[in-house]
Amino acid sequence: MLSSEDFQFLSRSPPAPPKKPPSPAPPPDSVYDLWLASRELPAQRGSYFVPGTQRPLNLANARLAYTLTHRCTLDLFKVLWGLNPFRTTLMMTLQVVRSLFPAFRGYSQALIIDELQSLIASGSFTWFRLFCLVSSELLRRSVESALDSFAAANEDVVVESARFYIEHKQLEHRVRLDVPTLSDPIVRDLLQESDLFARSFYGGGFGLLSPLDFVHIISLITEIISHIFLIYSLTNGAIHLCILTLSILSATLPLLISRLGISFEHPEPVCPTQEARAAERQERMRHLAYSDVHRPEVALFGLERWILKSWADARQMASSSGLSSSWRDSSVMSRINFSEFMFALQNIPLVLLLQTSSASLGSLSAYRSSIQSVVYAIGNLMATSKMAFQGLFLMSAFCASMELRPRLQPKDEDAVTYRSMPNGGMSIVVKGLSYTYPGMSEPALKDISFTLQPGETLAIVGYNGSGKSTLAKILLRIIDFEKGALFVNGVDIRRLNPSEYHQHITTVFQSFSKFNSTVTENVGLGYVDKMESKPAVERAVRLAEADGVVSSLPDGLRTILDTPGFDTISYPGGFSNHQSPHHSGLSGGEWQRIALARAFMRANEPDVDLLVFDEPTSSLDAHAQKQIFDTIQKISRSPSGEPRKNVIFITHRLAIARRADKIAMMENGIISEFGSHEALLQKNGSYAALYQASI
Ligand SMILES: Nc1ncnc2c1ncn2[C@@H]1O[C@H](COP(=O)(O)OP(=O)(O)OP(=O)(O)O)[C@@H](O)[C@H]1O
Repeated sequence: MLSSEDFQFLSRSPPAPPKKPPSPAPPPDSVYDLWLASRELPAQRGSYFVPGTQRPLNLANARLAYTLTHRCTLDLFKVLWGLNPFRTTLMMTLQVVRSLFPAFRGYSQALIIDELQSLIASGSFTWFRLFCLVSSELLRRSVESALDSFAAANEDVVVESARFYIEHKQLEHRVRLDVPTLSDPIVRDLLQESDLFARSFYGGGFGLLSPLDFVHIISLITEIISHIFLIYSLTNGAIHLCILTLSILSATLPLLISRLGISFEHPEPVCPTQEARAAERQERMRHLAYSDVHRPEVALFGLERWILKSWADARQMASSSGLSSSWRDSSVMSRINFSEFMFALQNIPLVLLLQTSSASLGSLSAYRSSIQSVVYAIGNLMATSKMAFQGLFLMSAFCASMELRPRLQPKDEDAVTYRSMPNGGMSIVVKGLSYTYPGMSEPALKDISFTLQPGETLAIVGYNGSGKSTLAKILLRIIDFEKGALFVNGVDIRRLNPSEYHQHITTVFQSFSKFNSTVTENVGLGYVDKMESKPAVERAVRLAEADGVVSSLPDGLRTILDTPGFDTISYPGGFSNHQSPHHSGLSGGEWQRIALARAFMRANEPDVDLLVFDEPTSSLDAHAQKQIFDTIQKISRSPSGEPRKNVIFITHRLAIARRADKIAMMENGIISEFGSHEALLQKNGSYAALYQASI
């Protein structure tokens, strides 16, 4: 039977190394090839680093990085730049201007100190003059802080829009990918690295990797050049021991302050409720988009656009409240860095020391701070360049993932549109169909052939593991097949666009998805277009005999249904809120009714030609089962009783199976018997034996 495990993917173990000695690799061509080449273990073709592993810095990878920069990085930067050209240009300019600050700061302090030195030497020192000089220094620092604060706020806006773009693009592509594409271990690695790239926009979480690393490199180089220039202009030899001691002391002062627990950090802003809700909703949508368990239902019910829209709406809500608070927090006063003031005050002992010194203290001080800054900036540049180098490969994973094409998607030149039959229903012709799960040696289906006329009902019965659910998945176009052919309304199913085909189907999987959301959404997801329509949801709930369940819930249709194993993706800021008072759990049978209601949301739509149910009533009592099948039968017929939709159901209850027009008895991946209940009983074969055993 269909189960969530069916859609779990193969373990991501790297493919085994080839037996033959490796032949020289052809030069990688696409961004995907380049990305893959960067992951290859040295001297082991076909074996790969695990996703997220840092690429060794060698000539081959440097070449790949260079090519990738041409192939995708520059284009991506161009797109990101285009999102906010003015702010991005401003951000770059401010980065460069701010990188000149440290050198300018050293120079300005040197000037002040030298002036004081000459005032003292000439005997015209006054405390008022000292006050004026220190005040002018403080003013300069305040202007610097204000610019820093403005630059930080501007940077937040630029990063936020880039982050939105990247995440939206990623979600957009992810929801389109089908089960066969996602089953490929290399594709899964690619998506994982692309995900790391998207997460890097939250900053700091992955070895401090950030997309701003590329910008920082430019500003660090500018900073180093400006310091070197200053050092060069100051070099005159002498270094005073006391100044050195005081410098060491002044450098350790901020450390001592932090040791003593004196903090000037701003308190964490309180997360407003609306923002928290939006974040939670975003997290749910992400979970739906990324979860393998929900993938079949996402595909079948065409939830892609709805997921994207819900995520974007929630994102917008979270960003608007988040941004307003970020602008609030970025007010000039709140951003003034007190440790910078402490640093300015540390110059006073140097000035007092002037009385015992004949050297130019200003130049010594500037020399000292520039040396320190150059050493620090070079270290920083090396670390940042290393991160940017790794970032290039993660970025290429993102670019390559954007080019992935769902495997079930026909080529544009082969694609044909789904054509409905004149009186509804679906003609299904299966010829010699075989399928083996990836990595398995034994086929799950062998040479399956049967025909179903429009409006006919088929029951698939048989022993555990005989291939019933696999056959259903192929008919639903969730997975492909290797051999044979499948025609739907006379058209090869491989020429149909799966998302278009899915609009004509509704289903209940045996292990259907349980969404950690309201009853309305759990049911309404079956037909997103009508999710907002309360009467439509209520009608579906009634058809599934779930109205009793819903009325007993604390908040009716708005009750959030708890699901075990709702695993959030650990995005910074993402969390799930289980504190709502209107939460409730459901029993297995109650959940089954909700899943049936979901299928019934769209079952009645005229476009829907095929209803597929995999053990839809396994947890229901005999009375409820009969009622549900009566409803299914009613839906599949016109008001005058003419069959207008095909129904395929998998069941172990043969008393239910006998209601079908045709029965397929499956054993070991083959259809061993096919025909009506009466014909199969007359045959006195496996079906008859199974039927006798069940009554
Ligand atoms: N994802 C998978 N990967 C590998 N093998 C699988 C996978 N899913 C099913 N199989 C194998 O394919 C065969 C058919 O499985 P399928 O689920 O179609 O059987 P079924 O008739 O629906 O069984 P049941 O009545 O127990 O639900 C089984 O041998 C099973 O082990």
